[in-house]
Amino acid sequence: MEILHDFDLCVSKAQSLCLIGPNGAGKSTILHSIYGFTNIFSGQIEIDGKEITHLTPAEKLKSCGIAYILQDNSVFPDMTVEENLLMGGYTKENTDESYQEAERIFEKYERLRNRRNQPAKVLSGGERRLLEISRALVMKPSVLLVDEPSIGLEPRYIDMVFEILRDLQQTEKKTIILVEQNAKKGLEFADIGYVLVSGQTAIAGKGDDLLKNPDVGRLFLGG
Ligand SMILES: Nc1ncnc2c1ncn2[C@@H]1O[C@H](COP(=O)(O)OP(=O)(O)OP(=O)(O)O)[C@@H](O)[C@H]1O
Repeated sequence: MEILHDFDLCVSKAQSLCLIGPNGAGKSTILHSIYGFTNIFSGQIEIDGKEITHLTPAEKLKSCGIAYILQDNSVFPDMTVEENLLMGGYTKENTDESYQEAERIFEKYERLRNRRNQPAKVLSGGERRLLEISRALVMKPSVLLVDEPSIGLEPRYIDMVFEILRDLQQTEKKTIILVEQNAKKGLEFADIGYVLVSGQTAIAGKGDDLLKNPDVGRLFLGG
């Protein structure tokens, strides 16, 4: 089944791009296609000028640094926070590197450090999301594909998660492509916004400009 048509997306290093649109528009399919979860019948994906269209997710993570952060609750509740974090590096041959990266992450995020030896089920919703993002960081990716980071979170945690993503973009120079139902938060965060309707780009532009666009406002921002 063809879901995306004539779709074109371009993002520079350390930029952020947010995909918004109605349910079923194909937003998650774009992330799945980039990561390699979905068959691509035509077209191609390139990173740094290198064609990677048909690489597997593991190959994309290893050779191009593309990581995918799953939508919603994906922590292992009975494993400790540290064990969850180290799971991010399970494909790495050199486990020392995973331990080093995990230490760096614990150094950076006090919220995880304080819970290091506790089962992940004790974490708040926001802390779980932080753990999911951090687990992807263990492989030192350069591109983060983030599927609905705000889903199921209280407003205060939504702000926290976007601040974490902002820091990863600005401080660690990660490129971030996200799908977000909370169009306002997503467009406030992103440098570039794409409105997807029925598998095609309906509107694309700077995140700020889309926030001011009356059509986007009427359809997705409740005003
Ligand atoms: N593996 C698949 N096989 C068949 N159809 C699929 C598959 N994955 C997604 N679809 C269909 O493709 C369309 C787009 O799905 P997708 O999940 O990308 O939309 P979305 O914009 O992310 O929606 P939502 O906001 O509801 O998550 C939907 O009609 C969905 O049913």
